[in-house]
Amino acid sequence: MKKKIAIFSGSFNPIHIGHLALANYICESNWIDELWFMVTPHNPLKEVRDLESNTLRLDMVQLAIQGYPKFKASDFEFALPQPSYTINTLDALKEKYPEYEFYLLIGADNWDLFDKWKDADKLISKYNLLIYPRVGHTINKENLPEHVYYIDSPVIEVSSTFIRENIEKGKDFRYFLHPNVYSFIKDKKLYTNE
Ligand SMILES: Nc1ncnc2c1ncn2[C@@H]1O[C@H](COP(=O)(O)OP(=O)(O)OP(=O)(O)O)[C@@H](O)[C@H]1O
Ligand SMILES: O=C(O)c1ccc[n+]([C@@H]2O[C@H](COP(=O)([O-])O)[C@@H](O)[C@H]2O)c1
Repeated sequence: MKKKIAIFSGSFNPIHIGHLALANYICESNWIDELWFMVTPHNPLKEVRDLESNTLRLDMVQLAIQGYPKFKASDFEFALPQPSYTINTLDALKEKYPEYEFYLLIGADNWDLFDKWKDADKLISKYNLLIYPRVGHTINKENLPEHVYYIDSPVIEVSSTFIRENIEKGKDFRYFLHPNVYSFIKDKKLYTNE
């Protein structure tokens, strides 16, 4: 049996407890063996304004995942063309790691927009998708296409934008972040105007 890897891609600017708790839940379900946080240089549907460098965002993911062997941090998209289309990433991963089976992990928010993704049909036909709930987005669980599965995970509705905005205002938002990530942000004075 091939090892099953969930790909969780995002800007992670910064990675927060919402991402981590969800990823932890997925790893402790019976769906997959490992989860790779895929740090995206340039999300095709987002502006790169306010985005910390690829390396800093990867550093924060690495700091957050220390000590939990089912998590990996990946810089795989850094070397791929930009913007970072997920179909290109999965095709390149499949070619490089034929011994693994990849599951793309996306939230119900992204599932609602999925027809706007590049080669959405191809993504569904070639890869497995795991969809998890997000507040304000209902999933029609009975009518999901083949290879698309729903995981009823708990939802911690915070966002990187909300955390960045509050750090910029001088708020102490340590409990929204892994302690290592919080210390890193403080040391490097990230997301402030200083
Ligand atoms: N609280 C959360 N719980 C679970 N998944 C989340 C949460 N917040 C974001 N995600 C998902 O994690 C992936 C990576 O997210 P991303 O780095 O864009 O975080 P974000 O918090 O949405 O960031 P931003 O506020 O900067 O847009 C995306 O697929 C996104 O839908
Ligand atoms: O491939 C696409 O067309 C595509 C469109 C939108 C988003 N994505 C990827 O999905 C990931 C999460 O996106 P988001 O907008 O929820 O942060 C991010 O890594 C993006 O590169 C990919």
